Amino acid sequence: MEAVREYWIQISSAIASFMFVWATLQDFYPIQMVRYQLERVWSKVEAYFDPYVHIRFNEYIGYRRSEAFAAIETYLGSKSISQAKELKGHVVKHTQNLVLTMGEAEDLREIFRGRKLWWASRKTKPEGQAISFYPQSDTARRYYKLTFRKEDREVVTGEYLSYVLEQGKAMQLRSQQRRLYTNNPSSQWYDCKKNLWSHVAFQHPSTFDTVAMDSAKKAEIVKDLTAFSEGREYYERVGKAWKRGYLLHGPPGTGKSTMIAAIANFMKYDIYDLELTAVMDNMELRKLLTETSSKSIIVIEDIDCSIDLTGDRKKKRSSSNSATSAAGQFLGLEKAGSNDQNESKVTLSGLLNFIDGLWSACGSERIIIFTTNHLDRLDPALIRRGRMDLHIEMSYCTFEAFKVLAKNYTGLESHALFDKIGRMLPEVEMSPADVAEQLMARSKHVDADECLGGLVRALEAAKIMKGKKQREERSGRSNRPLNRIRRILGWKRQKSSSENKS
Ligand SMILES: Nc1ncnc2c1ncn2[C@@H]1O[C@H](COP(=O)(O)OP(=O)(O)OP(=O)(O)O)[C@@H](O)[C@H]1O
Ligand SMILES: [Mg+2]
Repeated sequence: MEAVREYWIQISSAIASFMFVWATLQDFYPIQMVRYQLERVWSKVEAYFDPYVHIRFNEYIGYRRSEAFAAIETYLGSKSISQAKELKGHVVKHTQNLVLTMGEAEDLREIFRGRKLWWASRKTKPEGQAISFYPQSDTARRYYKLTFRKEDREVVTGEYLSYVLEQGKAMQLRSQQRRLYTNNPSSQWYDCKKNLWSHVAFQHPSTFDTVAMDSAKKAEIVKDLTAFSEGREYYERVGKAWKRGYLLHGPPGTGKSTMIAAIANFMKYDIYDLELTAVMDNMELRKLLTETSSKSIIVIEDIDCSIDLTGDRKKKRSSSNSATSAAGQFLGLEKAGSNDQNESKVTLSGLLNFIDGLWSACGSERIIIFTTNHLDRLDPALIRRGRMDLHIEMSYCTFEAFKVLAKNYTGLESHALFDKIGRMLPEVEMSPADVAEQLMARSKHVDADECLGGLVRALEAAKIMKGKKQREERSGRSNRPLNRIRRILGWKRQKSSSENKS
């Protein structure tokens, strides 16, 4: 009995000592810390024996949605169409594009260079009630977890992840509404960088199928663009910035701007229409450049009118020409540089640095396009190969180009008048814009025969005018404006319609 009593006394004193030590420990070392330390030790033990590595990509970093998460979401969406049981779909703003993403609690297996990888889509709910700053109504936070074997660490972190991000971003761009940007005058660059460019939705319908030009030339451009878009590794290997310059030259109305739209639609790139006369100096030019995104086309139209190639500014443009760029007009922007005070001081060397200097290498996958009506006015340094890699001549309308226009505007692939038009086109210099003008039926009562007849008459008038002009030139008389063709054309039309009536 005595022994039992002794035993209980010892136990009680042991418990009391433990409680005392425990209470003292808690004063210095709170229970959460103990638990945390234990968990740390446990996860280390677990990690030691676990043959897998896990990477977690949270949807939000602070209050910002993670770009990496968005790119992975798009990438996995495309992959999970064949594997996942549950997908989520939404339509991209301003487009008809349906985007599918992996549902929550879905898993996906992928093989990359023979290595197995596992993706998991999960959601965590924070404990307790919290006020949400996030767009989702509940405070759930989504994340993707990538699991792979330890021995594949290098391949996954080195190659696979950049591949996923790149693919995801490219897919995002493809499904997104593309944009047409124009630069704001620097007087409007208040508070933050965001005001450097303004944009509208880019919805030009031009494609390589609708651009009228020789098919061999067209095929060459398409090939060049395709090689460029697939050329990431090539550019890295040869140590060049991933960019390409195109110079589009040719008379007015031959389709230079139309070609830019077709290139943008083919590449699925945004367009930055740079109005150089609104750029005050080289520093501003550099800022604008650094604010452009990858996968974009930077356009400077009528480059010969925008910058003085001798280093001084010159005002070649008439007052009508000093209006803002097309996109600028659309956005209602005023053009700086229209008076002396605001005159731009961008120099040729600044522009050259913009095209292929050190600054041009910030960002990647960019196409720079210059257009001009006067190739001979440009400084050879500006357009030498390497800066402007491909020189594309947009010419007066050929028969092949006419056939494309005829198909676009009238739906015809052959007609009795085609041969005649084919014979007449090389005899005159008529731009595709003028041909298109003749082929465009302005009302449903005008049929294809009438349009083609009108074109034949226009060609005849142009031929007469050409002959007359040549005779005038030979006899040393001054040039008459070419728009007399249009006057004669109008007179001919009136005459033929009054003849028809009578
Ligand atoms: N090659 C072409 N293919 C298809 N359409 C064309 C072509 N050229 C001209 N057009 C038609 O003519 C219109 C004017 O063409 P565009 O603005 O592309 O000419 P441009 O060469 O840029 O002229 P400018 O030198 O005056 O800027 C276009 O809206 C288009 O409908
Ligand atoms: Mg143009």
